[in-house]
Amino acid sequence: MNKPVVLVAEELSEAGLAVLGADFEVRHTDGADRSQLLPALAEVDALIVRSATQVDAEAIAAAPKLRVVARAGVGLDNVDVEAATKAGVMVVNAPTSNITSAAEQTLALILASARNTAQAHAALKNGEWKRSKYTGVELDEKVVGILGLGKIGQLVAQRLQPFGVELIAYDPYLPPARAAQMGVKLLSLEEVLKQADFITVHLPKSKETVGLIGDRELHQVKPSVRIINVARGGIVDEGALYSAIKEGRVAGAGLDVFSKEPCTDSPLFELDQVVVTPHLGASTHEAQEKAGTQVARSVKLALAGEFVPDAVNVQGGVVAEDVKPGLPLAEKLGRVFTALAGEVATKLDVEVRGEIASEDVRVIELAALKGVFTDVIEEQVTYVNAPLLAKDRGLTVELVTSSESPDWRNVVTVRGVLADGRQVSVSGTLSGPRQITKIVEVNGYEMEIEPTAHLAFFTYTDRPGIVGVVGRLLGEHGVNIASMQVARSTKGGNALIALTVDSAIPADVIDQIGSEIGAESGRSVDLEG
Ligand SMILES: NC(=O)C1=CN([C@@H]2O[C@H](COP(=O)(O)OP(=O)(O)OC[C@H]3O[C@@H](n4cnc5c(N)ncnc54)[C@H](O)[C@@H]3O)[C@@H](O)[C@H]2O)C=CC1
Ligand SMILES: O=C(O)C(=O)COP(=O)(O)O
Repeated sequence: MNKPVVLVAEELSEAGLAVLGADFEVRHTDGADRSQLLPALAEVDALIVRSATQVDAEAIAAAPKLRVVARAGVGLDNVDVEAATKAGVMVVNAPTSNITSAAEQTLALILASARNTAQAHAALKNGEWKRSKYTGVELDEKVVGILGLGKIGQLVAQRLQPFGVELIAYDPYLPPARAAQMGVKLLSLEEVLKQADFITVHLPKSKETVGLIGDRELHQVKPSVRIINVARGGIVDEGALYSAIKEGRVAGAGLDVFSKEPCTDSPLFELDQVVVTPHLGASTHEAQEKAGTQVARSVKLALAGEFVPDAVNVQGGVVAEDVKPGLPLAEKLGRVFTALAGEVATKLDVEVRGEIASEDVRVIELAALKGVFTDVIEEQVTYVNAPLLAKDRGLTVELVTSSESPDWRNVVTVRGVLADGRQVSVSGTLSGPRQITKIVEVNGYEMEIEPTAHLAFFTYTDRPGIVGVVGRLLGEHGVNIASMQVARSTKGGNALIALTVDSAIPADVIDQIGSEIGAESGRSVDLEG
């Protein structure tokens, strides 16, 4: 079998490549060069990028086999997540990999800007001993305004505390109490602009944040203010910043990022008050090792069809540890459901009962949906496109949760209504200390069977001799029975036989058994693969 192809479009750490190992064909290209990138995408299953590769709708369309785009870093402004989702392509990033490095780079630029370090360094190396020209300012007792008090903004706040600064921030999405715990006062953008001696930007680049600090805002700041941007170019308007510094309305700036990168020529570079670095926030050995290994692990999980905790376009939210074992269970139940139904249902309820119901279990619904479509859709069914497949096929899905579960600690049920009104249901649990997956109910009949590779279910009218007939016919066709259970509503009423067998039962054998026992339905379920 051909190995899945992983295209590495930007520099990835050796450690990341090592995690990918020998199970993949790893190819390299220069993602910043479209004429290399687009043809290279034709056969790839996974794409790994940093910030220089534009993964837009055109790139996604050029990659018909693509299943995952992995961003070895934080910012996803270079990835069209919406286009990826439509194509069933998972998008992952490495959300904590480089935040420490980005925060440290911010501190470096704040201090360099306050003390003219870079300019003095350049002058001295040029043979100029200039002391008064490079007189700076202290941080002590200054006000630092943080725009975006998220992961990096918070690390910056923590690191600034010992400098004796007053910390204020603008982040309308953060509860003020959370900011107060960190010793940061949340204010409006206008107040931050008015009060701050240093403004440091830690916002994602989005429609709302592009140009957030423009000409109007730079007319509201103190003339002594220094502006630091280690987030994304364009959040601070470069033209407006240039004019503000030129006109003495802003004292200086420290910039790691630019609206167009690479940027080797900018009017800002002419200003002595501006210190710049070429997007080095994440460029440390430590951050690159973490980013590389984290995305490599995510790529492996994604290509194995498993849940990926760092996926950003999967609707399941954060998955608690005690919910995780429920994912393969729910997926199996979804597959058994479709095999029992023999068609895609019109309405599906995914019920989660028991202790885990107190957690966010939306991902269990996704796993069940993925299972429901796995054996009926030609292309790869993923956590990303399973909800879209349901929508396209008019299947309405509902998640039902309850903390009550009288028989089992936790139980998941996939219950559906078919086009002709018939109902099908299957429930499962994870039992014992080894968390063995068990099916505990099928169409209202209680049972306990392990969903091994090959299963079969027959419904019929309870009467003597049926078990013998089923055993004889399977034996005649060389199918070995591993376990068999009989459940019935009442003596002589409706009954169900559930079997686990060692090899797939051919369809004609299912039919033959069905007709000899007068079965209402006979279904085989093959969970291999
Ligand atoms: N220079 C570099 O090498 C690096 C740059 N970055 C950039 O830093 C950004 C921030 O990273 P994290 O702190 O990890 O992200 P985060 O998501 O943890 O924090 C972002 C914060 O911004 C706030 N926010 C979002 N939209 C806003 C708006 N319109 N107005 C006000 N606040 C808003 C959010 O509430 C959140 O608290 C990334 O998006 C990335 O672009 C990240 C890593 C390295
Ligand atoms: O992670 C981020 O958001 C960064 O800006 C780092 O970008 P890079 O991986 O160094 O191209």
